[in-house]
Amino acid sequence: MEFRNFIGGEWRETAAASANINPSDISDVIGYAAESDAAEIDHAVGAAKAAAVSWSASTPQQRFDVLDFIGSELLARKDELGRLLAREEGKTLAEGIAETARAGQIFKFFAGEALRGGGEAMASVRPGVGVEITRSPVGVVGLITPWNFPMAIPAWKTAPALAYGNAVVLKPAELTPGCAHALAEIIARSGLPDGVFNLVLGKGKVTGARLVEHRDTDAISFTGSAETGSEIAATCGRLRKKLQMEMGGKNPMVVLDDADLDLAVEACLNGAFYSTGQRCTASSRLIVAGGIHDRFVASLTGRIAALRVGNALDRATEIGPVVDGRQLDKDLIYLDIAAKEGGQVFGGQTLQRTTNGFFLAPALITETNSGMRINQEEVFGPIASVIRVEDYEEALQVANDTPFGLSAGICTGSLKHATHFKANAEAGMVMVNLPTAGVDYHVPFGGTKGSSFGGREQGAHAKEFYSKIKTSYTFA
Ligand SMILES: NC(=O)C1=CN([C@@H]2O[C@H](COP(=O)(O)OP(=O)(O)OC[C@H]3O[C@@H](n4cnc5c(N)ncnc54)[C@H](OP(=O)(O)O)[C@@H]3O)[C@@H](O)[C@H]2O)C=CC1
Ligand SMILES: O=C(O)CCC(=O)C(=O)O
Repeated sequence: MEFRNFIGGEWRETAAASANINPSDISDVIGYAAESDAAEIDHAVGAAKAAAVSWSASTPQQRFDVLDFIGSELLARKDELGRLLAREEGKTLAEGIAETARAGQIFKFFAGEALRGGGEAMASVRPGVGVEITRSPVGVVGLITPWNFPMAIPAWKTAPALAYGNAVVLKPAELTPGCAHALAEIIARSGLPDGVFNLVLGKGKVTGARLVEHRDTDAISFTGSAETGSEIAATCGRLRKKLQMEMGGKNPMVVLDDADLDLAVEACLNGAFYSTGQRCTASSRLIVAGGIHDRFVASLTGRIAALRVGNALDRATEIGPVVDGRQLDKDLIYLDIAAKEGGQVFGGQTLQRTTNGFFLAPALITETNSGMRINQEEVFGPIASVIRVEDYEEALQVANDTPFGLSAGICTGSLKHATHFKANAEAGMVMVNLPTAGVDYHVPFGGTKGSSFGGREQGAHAKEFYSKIKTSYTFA
């Protein structure tokens, strides 16, 4: 299978290509992906710019029809495309199918948003003058996406961009070109005019960087690491370019003494380890009150030991592989750091399976404190640590002791503590008696502090980034 660029309505090959490897079985080459140079980005941005004006004038019905078509096809093909996702990213089959369905629902949601559009009209403070507040597209939007949600994140950036009338250049992660290619293939048949959506595959440092610095991209939406985000922010700041970023997390899950133990254990198991812990919303810090701590750790380690780690395409698998060798090395380095800092590591061994992949046993690190590196730096693997605290007040203080602020959870039977936590957790998303990861597709997604920058993604609030406001005064 060849994964090519899609520019100006044409599929294009490049001179170089890179192998797309299945992390569950490194002998399985899924295909070869275009390895683009900066000139491909220039070509794509040119095509987007040429198409942007007419798409900005498209009717709500045209936008609805395109987005609804894409959403319907993703939903109809969720099993097939979910399998591709599991094969190239390592998420389990069930998770791959659910993510593909979520991408379809996102397109359907923004099809509706295209119809809702809207603006405001109000009287001026001056007699005889009317004021209108209208929205128009931003123009050409560059989308840079990570490997961990290779279908849903391109969907939740592309769908609002098109719904609010923008032209798009998508640069997906090098590790997961197949999902982006499949999405582009559907978009190519959706009735969207040529050039409005363009796909460029290749290395981020070449293609992503070019997309950010290109003078004809009007806005950039990025999801990925804090390091790359900082580079992008510096360039966009220099060029005064509109920017939205979603970066890492070090998400706390507080478990109070009055929590339902089974519910808390399941929420932590899901939040910390599902999707191999490779979610920016993963519960990587479990902050547990002293009265429940030992029972919680005993129950959670029992559940962890029983998790079936293996080939993502095997229906019995609960935890798939780590995405690649580089991420596996990073996970192992952090387990070593945590042990040297005095943490007790349960699990965390590399595992041999019949298929040769990047398998890591989920790990729980106990006896940690908030200052340790394992509790301050994002790892992005099936690894969580436990911090023992005295009471709710200490739990809240520890929960907020992080440079990140994406998602935060609490397991408690106390309405008083849940209400206080919702108000005072320094996070963009707060979960009560639910895992920190796994969000709805129709409401805002994003964080505070070092996790996010520049406006929320998803839900109707996405319009703040993907459109610009004009205020018009009329004296008649
Ligand atoms: N918040 C989140 O959802 C995610 C966080 N991460 C964190 O990042 C760590 C490293 O993962 P990694 O995949 O390297 O993350 P990156 O931030 O490097 O990658 C995210 C996206 O940015 C692109 N990119 C890379 N360098 C540049 C650049 N200089 N300019 C513009 N775009 C660029 C990448 O392309 P390419 O793939 O070709 O390099 C990819 O499309 C993980 O261990 C995890 O901690 C990772 C993924 C998602
Ligand atoms: O938790 C989720 O549902 C979404 C997580 C996410 O967007 C991410 O990890 O990048």
